[in-house]
Amino acid sequence: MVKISEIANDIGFSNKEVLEKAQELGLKVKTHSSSVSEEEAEGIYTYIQTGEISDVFKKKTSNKKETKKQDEPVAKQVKPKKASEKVEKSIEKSNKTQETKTEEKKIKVGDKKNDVKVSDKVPEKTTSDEEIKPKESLADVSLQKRRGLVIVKKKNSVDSSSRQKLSQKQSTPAINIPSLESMFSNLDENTGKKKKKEKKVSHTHKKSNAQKVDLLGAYDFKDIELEDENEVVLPDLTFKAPTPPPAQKPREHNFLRSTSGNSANSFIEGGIHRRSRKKHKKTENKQNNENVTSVNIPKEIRVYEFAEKLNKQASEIIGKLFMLGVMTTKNDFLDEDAIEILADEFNIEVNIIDTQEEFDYVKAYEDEQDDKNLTQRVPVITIMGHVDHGKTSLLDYIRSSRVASGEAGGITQHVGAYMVTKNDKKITFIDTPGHEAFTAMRARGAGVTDIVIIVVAADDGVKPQTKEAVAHAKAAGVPIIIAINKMDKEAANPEFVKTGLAELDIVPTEWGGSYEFVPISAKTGMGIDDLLEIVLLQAEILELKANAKTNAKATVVESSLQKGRGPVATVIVENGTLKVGDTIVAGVAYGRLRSLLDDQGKSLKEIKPGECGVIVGLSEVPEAGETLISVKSDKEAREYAHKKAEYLRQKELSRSTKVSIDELSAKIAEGELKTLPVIVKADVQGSLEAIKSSLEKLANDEIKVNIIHSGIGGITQSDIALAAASKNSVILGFNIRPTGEIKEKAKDSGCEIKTYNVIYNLIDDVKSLLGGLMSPVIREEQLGQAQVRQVINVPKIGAIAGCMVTDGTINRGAKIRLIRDGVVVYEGTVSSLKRFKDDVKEVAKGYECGVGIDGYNDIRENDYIESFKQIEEQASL
Ligand SMILES: Nc1nc2c(ncn2[C@@H]2O[C@H](COP(=O)(O)OP(=O)(O)OP(=O)(O)O)[C@@H](O)[C@H]2O)c(=O)[nH]1
Repeated sequence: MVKISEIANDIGFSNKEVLEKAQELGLKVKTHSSSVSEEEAEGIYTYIQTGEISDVFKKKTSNKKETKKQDEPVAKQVKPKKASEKVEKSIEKSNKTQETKTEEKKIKVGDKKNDVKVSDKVPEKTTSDEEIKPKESLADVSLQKRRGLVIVKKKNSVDSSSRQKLSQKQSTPAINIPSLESMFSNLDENTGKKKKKEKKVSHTHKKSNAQKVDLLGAYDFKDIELEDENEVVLPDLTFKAPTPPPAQKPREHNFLRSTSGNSANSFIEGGIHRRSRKKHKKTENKQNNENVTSVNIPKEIRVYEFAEKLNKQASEIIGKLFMLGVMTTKNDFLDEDAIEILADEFNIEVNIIDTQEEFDYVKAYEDEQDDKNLTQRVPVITIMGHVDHGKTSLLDYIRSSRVASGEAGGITQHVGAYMVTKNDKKITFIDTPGHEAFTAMRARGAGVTDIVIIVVAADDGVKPQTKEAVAHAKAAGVPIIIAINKMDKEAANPEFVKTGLAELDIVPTEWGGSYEFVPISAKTGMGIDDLLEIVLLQAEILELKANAKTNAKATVVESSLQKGRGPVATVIVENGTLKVGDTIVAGVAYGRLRSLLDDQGKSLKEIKPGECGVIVGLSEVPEAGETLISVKSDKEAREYAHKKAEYLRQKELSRSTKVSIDELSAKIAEGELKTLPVIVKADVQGSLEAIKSSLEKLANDEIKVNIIHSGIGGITQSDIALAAASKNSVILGFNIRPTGEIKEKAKDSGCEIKTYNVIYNLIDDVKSLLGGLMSPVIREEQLGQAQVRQVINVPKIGAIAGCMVTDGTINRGAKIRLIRDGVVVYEGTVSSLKRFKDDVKEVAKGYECGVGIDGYNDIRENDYIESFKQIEEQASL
């Protein structure tokens, strides 16, 4: 069964749209989670894409009538009475299925029988009950494991007599089944596997008659015969689901689809489907013992690297992929689906390794830890709040009061986190106020904060960012303490703050809620001690524990490159103790902890869980949010860091092989590209054809659009894979929208999707994109004209034309044409432009001026000087 939502997802339509279409087809589906049979799903798919109501639905109402009307022997549904009666009875017995359904099943039984006979035009009388019985069981056996039949267009139509012969021949079960079987076994490279599967299937069949009927019903070969007489139906040896083959789709298209790994498509699409790795292994072991190869392949692998692993030529891989409709170069990355398909093709067991695991030192660290030696740790606090409500002031006050208390006199610098001591207990504050930083850290998986203090100005109340802060803290599941700040102000109204927050479900304890509200003043310091005490109390309640006796795991909260020190990072220890001399790794950075400092630059020997410090000694600047661990050896640290760096490099490379539309335009403009590969997807055939022909027309001698793939329906994973594999391509969608998942995938693979709902706009966009392919057009803009009234010959300078500007302006340095009696006698530039004795840049209409022309002296009275400028423009089609 297939859910409406799955169909929607698959074809890129909304659930609602598909639901409506399904209802239009008479299906009793109510919500997007309602299910339909695979056959019905196929029908819905066809209906949405082409507007054609498939026979599945037609049958429901008019099947009987139609078949009776048909005088010709074409596509007769042979309905062996006994069999259908049997089915009817079984269905009636088992449940109260609606009449239409029963009818459908009857038909299916009939159809199936026909199918077994190579689904050709079989006169009704040729089928007898005796023939049906053995066929039914044997055919099940062979057809269930395979999709059944595919349609191949024939050049010459099969004449009816030969067809009849064929059908008669096939109608004899003794001959028919073995021949089909032998066809399968001859053509199927994985016979062993298939046969094994067959056995299973036949076994289940024997168990339940009802099930048998159902499965048979899935083959509706009547449709096939009605479609086109020029079609031959052949067994499709590759498809596993009992789905009727879509007659419209060429086989190649299916190959393409198959690379997508879009399993949701399996009920719609025919063609090759990748076999699971499990099954594959079986085949290998059984059949190809000598050639059994097993390779470990990283997720990110290029065609040539893959070829190397398989001990094959890259061209062989490219060729195979080409056969599957995927264009690649040897430097392109293979996606997982392609790898699996290739593995199948070459009969090689491939284990795709997640290389990320290799450098997942955090996981390795976690695996080593146990619950022993857990002791209380220092709480880590983040301060959030609306702008200007006093976050920085509060942090400053806490910090300066500590400095003032005489702890140390060093220069306090911003390092991203610091510790204060209250009642002999330490508290770590993350010194990057604001929820953006908090959430950004969280997004990187760094949930270092234990408690959030939300500062609300008593004179301002709850503001948008207060609400955001509450939402972020709640989303992180972190306890919140409210600091009502600016209590020293006259306008302070703490009750107003409480009301505002109560509306956000942050109810103060005094009102029976569970949130501590502490009135403070970051200016005078009022209430800040209370606030810190409440923080410690809250921390106690939280029972923050860690094992200080193990190697350290910490989070980088800030990092930079400092002169004389190299990469430095502020870290907060989560577990273990970080000591000077430790070997550490943080992402791509690694090294030995040379020195550990506090925020005042004072040296520390070690920092314990919850505490923070500035570390020096890393090879590179780690990213904020990165997890740091101390490891046993330099080698281990280096290996982790190098593997991660390599992984990131590969990722980067993989991305850099793809281009965004902007880069594409740039490349086009630079003349790197002379064709634009596009994938076109449209809602209906008509639009698709119109777009395709318009795009084809855009081509000229210089440039062309290369439609590498086109189809009806939403953008699928396979389209993305294809676009990703085809350098510099773009996916054009008409009246379709990519789903979130597809968008995500496109983003990941660096593919550009452009969708339109006006064909003209689509064509226009492509036109402008292609415009860059052509040489730029130089346009001329007239600036002005002047009439030569007098020519003065200045020694050493040459002829100067005394002119009257008659139109526009004459500009120094601008291009000019000298026109005499309507004929251009010279083209050059204005070398000098004067009004009286002054050099000027521009002379406007109605004024007199002296014009010198660069390198030209033969100026005569009554000549005209026309000044113009040239503008280079991108050519458009
Ligand atoms: N009277 C009074 N003014 C305060 C108090 N706390 C902060 N201010 C003032 O309020 C203004 C904003 O304070 P900040 O600490 O910069 O506020 P913030 O929330 O950090 O602001 P952003 O960093 O811009 O988000 C400053 O002019 C402070 O002097 C307080 O308790 N009383």
